[in-house]
Amino acid sequence: MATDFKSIPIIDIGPLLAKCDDPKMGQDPGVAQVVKQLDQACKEAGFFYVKGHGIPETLLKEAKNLTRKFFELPYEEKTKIKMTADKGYRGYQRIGENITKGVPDIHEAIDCYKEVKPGMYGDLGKPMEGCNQWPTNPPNFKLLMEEYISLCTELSKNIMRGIALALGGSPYEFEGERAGDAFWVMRLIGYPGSCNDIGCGAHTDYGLLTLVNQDDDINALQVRNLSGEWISAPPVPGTFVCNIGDMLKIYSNGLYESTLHQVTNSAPKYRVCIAYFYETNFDAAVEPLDICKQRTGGAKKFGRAVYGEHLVSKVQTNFVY
Ligand SMILES: N=C(N)NCCCC[C@H](N)C(=O)O
Ligand SMILES: O=C(O)CCC(=O)C(=O)O
Ligand SMILES: [Fe+2]
Repeated sequence: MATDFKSIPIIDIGPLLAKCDDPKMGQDPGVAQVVKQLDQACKEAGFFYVKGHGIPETLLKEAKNLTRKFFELPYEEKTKIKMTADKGYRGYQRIGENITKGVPDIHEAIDCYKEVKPGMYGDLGKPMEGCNQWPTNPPNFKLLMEEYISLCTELSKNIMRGIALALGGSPYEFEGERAGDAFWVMRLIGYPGSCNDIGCGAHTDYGLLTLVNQDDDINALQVRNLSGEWISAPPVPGTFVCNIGDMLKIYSNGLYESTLHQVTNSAPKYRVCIAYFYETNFDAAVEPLDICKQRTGGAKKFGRAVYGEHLVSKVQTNFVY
C-alpha cells in the first residue's frame, strides 16, 4: 500500500545475491536484512534503487551509449526497423507514436520482447508472435543487448526470490508455473530535451518487476505518492531503479502496489533510458497468493488475470497508426 513517501530508498542487494542459490537463504542474517528492506520499500513506495546487483557499470553505460547512437541516426535509417503489428509490435517507433491514456508521449523507442514462436500460446499469443528487429547500425547492437537482457533476467529472478521471502513465502514462489519461464520486455527509450510536454504519461508497469537504467545527470522520472505528489527518482549512477508491476500487485493481494510514474525531460540534454520488464510466464493465470490473502484480512482483492491478455490489451492500445 503506497504511503506519503518523500524519497525512494537505496537497497544493497549484495547479501541476497551471495546466498540466492541456497535453499536455506531465508535463514541467513544478511539475506533477512535485505528482505526486510525490500518488504518495507515495496509496501511504502513500490519503488526502490538497487546497488550491489553485480551487473558491471560499464555494461549499463555501453547499452545506453549504443541506444543514444541509434537515436542520433536519420529517421530513414531508424525506420528500417519500424514497429508494426505484423512484427509482433517489435521495433522502432518515432516520437508521438506511443500513447498513454490517449495522449501521445514525447519519446522515441525500440521495443523488444521475448520471442514468441507461431502457435506457442494459441490465439492468446498471436498478436505478439515474432522476433526482435535489431539495428545493424551501430554495430554489435544485438550482441550487447542480448547480453544485457540475459543478465537482467537472472538478476530479476534473484530479486524476486527476495520479494517472495518478503511476502512470507518460499524463495521460489515466482518460479515454475508462475514465472519459471518469465516473459520479458525491453524498451530502449529516448526523450528529447528542453521539453515541457510529458515524455511518458502516468502509467503503471504490467508485470512483476521493472529494472530502469537511466541516464546520469538528468532528473526526469517521477513517482506518485499517496497524496498525489510527484516524487523524483533522480539518477543514482550504477544503480537500477526498480518498481513493481500489475501482476505482483495481484499476487500480493495489494500488499504491494504498482505505483504510478511518469517522465518529463525539461533538461536541455537528450535523455536515454533502458527499461527492462521482468514478467510472469506469458500464459500465467495470476491471482492473489494464499499467504498474501492471510496477511491482508482473508478476502481476495483482485480477480484472476492472464498476463498475456493484459499485455496484449495494453500493446494494442499503446500506438497510433
Ligand atoms: N511494457 C511496459 N510496461 N511499458 C510501459 C510503457 C508505458 C506507456 C504505455 N503507453 C502505457 O500506456 O502503458
Ligand atoms: O524513462 C524512465 O525513466 C521510465 C520509463 C518507464 O516508466 C517505462 O517505460 O515504463
Ligand atoms: Fe514504467
